[in-house]
Amino acid sequence: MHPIERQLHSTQFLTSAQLYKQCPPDEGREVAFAGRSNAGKSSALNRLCSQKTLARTSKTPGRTQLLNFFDVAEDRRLVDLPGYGYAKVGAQTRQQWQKELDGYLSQRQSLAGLILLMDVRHPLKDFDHMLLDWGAKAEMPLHVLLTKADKLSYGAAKTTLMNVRKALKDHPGPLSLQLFSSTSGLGLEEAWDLIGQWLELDPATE
Ligand SMILES: Nc1nc2c(ncn2[C@@H]2O[C@H](COP(=O)(O)OP(=O)(O)OP(=O)(O)O)[C@@H](O)[C@H]2O)c(=O)[nH]1
Ligand SMILES: [Mg+2]
Repeated sequence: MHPIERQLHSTQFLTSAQLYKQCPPDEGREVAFAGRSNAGKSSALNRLCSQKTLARTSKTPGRTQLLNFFDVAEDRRLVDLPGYGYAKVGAQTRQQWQKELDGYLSQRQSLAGLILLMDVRHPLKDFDHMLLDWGAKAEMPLHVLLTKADKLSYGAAKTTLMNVRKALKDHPGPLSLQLFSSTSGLGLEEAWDLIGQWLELDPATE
């Protein structure tokens, strides 16, 4: 078993925050999952933690409407962010989420890195560019998961990976990319390695 897989397996739900000011104390390190609605953020979080129902997933975009915090270990957290681009809620609600998400991204000191999920079939939409630009400005390490890779042939998924890599070659900050599938488990090891580094988890911890 991958040492980080073992540690993530004991991850527990900590709290939900509707507002930035309701977030848990800004201490230690955390890694957040961002991406458009329905990109597969909650599914990736569950798969990475080998738990089926840690974060709620849904066929209907817009399931995650709060910032959800999960405790991996003391002062080590994962955060499931609400998906942008969900049209079915009212404009006012959407604006409110956006404001709280912006607050989180601009103020959160413990944020060690952002995992940006994009459906491999629809990469680099406006929202993705917005987060990429924000990451560049904030000098925030970014890691892109091209998700639902099981929906394409391996060859087609690899081609998309190469194309996205090419499109982002001039990104000024730390940026890495990989294919991922919560369904098939493709890319799990690479993602575990990265989360372990960003959260500064000791691979030797039992
Ligand atoms: N085939 C396949 N389906 C996936 C994968 N990841 C997620 N899905 C499906 O995509 C849908 C959305 O997944 P979620 O994990 O809820 O997406 P989300 O990004 O958390 O969505 P919001 O909370 O609405 O922002 C669900 O029906 C999942 O079962 C994957 O790797 N492969
Ligand atoms: Mg979700």
